[in-house]
Amino acid sequence: MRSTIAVDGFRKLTAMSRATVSQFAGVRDLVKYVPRRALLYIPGSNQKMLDKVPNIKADCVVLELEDGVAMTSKHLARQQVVKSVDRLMTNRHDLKCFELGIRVNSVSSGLIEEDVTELSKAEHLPNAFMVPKVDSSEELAAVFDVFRRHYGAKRVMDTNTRLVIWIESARGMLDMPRILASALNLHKNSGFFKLDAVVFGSDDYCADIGAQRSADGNELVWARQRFVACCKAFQLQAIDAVFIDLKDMGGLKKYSEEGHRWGFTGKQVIHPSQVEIVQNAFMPTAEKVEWATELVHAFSQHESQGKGAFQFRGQMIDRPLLLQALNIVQMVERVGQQS
Ligand SMILES: CC(C)(COP(=O)(O)OP(=O)(O)OC[C@H]1O[C@@H](n2cnc3c(N)ncnc32)[C@H](O)[C@@H]1OP(=O)(O)O)[C@@H](O)C(=O)NCCC(=O)NCCSC(=O)C[C@](C)(O)C(=O)O
Ligand SMILES: [Mg+2]
Repeated sequence: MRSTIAVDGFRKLTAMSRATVSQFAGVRDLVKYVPRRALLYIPGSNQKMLDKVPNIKADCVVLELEDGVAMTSKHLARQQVVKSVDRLMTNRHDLKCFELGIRVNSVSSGLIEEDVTELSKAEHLPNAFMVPKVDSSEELAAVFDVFRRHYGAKRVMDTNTRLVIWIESARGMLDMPRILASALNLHKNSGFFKLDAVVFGSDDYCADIGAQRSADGNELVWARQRFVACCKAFQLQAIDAVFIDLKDMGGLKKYSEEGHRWGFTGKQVIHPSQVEIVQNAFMPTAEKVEWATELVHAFSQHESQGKGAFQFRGQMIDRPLLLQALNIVQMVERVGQQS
């Protein structure tokens, strides 16, 4: 069974990881880790919900323009999101989340042009732009084109703003390696927003393949496992499906813990009541944090002696494992700063 981190143990580990990582400043720069255990949608058409954002402790807050907003409210939502992003990013150090993103409409919807036209009127960029229903690598070129035309090349190619995309169809699922490679290459070659995480749009995926949703979720097993493998092959975060039964907290916990065991980095949530359960499920265990902290420390010592690969607790350790350990250490450190 998963052991949770007791509060005192967690504080000790946080302090330990901070000391270890700060000793190791060169490696720290390799990874700028954004925790995304819980990614909460806020419909852009709902001003009352938008006003709650500064106090929301979800790791990632998504200002939603796509399917959480009715077709008749798209215009209102765009205008409210423009005002919100400027207000929130002006006071970004007061935000309780680690990332403020905006999910635009998909290329195939034909609405992305109007979204980006309106959003580019904001003075600030969000921490991340989020693009749903990416079905092919060609769509990424269209995304780049629309952002470059409306924001101007400098604003979209010289920024720390990240890219998060959704895979939500059979075609997107089969083409994932090509889509992810294209997105990463787009950043490398042009400086466009760097892809950092990929989200599984399971509701649209089920609709696309004609699957019926069931209580045990068997119809999604293959897709969720393929999805994780593709993301991790490109060292990207993998965000699991939405759990739509708002009253079933036991089910939410079960699916969140399963997602964590399967390699997902976090999960989408639609209601504030889901945030804490999901965040707890995606915290690394105390044993894992201790392993990661010790590994980073050992790597630091070996590297100062000129050794790249070495043995640690009977395992061969090299750079990929170091990056994995650093993600864990930085996640614990950042979450510790937030609480
Ligand atoms: C389900 C709904 C309508 C129930 O909303 P409600 O107002 O009926 O709920 P409530 O329980 O009565 O609300 C209690 C309090 O929480 C607030 N609240 C409630 N929800 C939120 C929220 N998200 N963010 C911030 N605050 C929220 C709400 O305003 C209220 O505040 P109050 O006590 O002060 O009056 C509401 O929770 C909601 O709109 N959630 C987001 C829905 C959404 O954006 N869906 C689209 C994303 S999922 C998706 O697209 C699929 C995917 C990935 O693409 C694919 O699988 O294919
Ligand atoms: Mg969807």
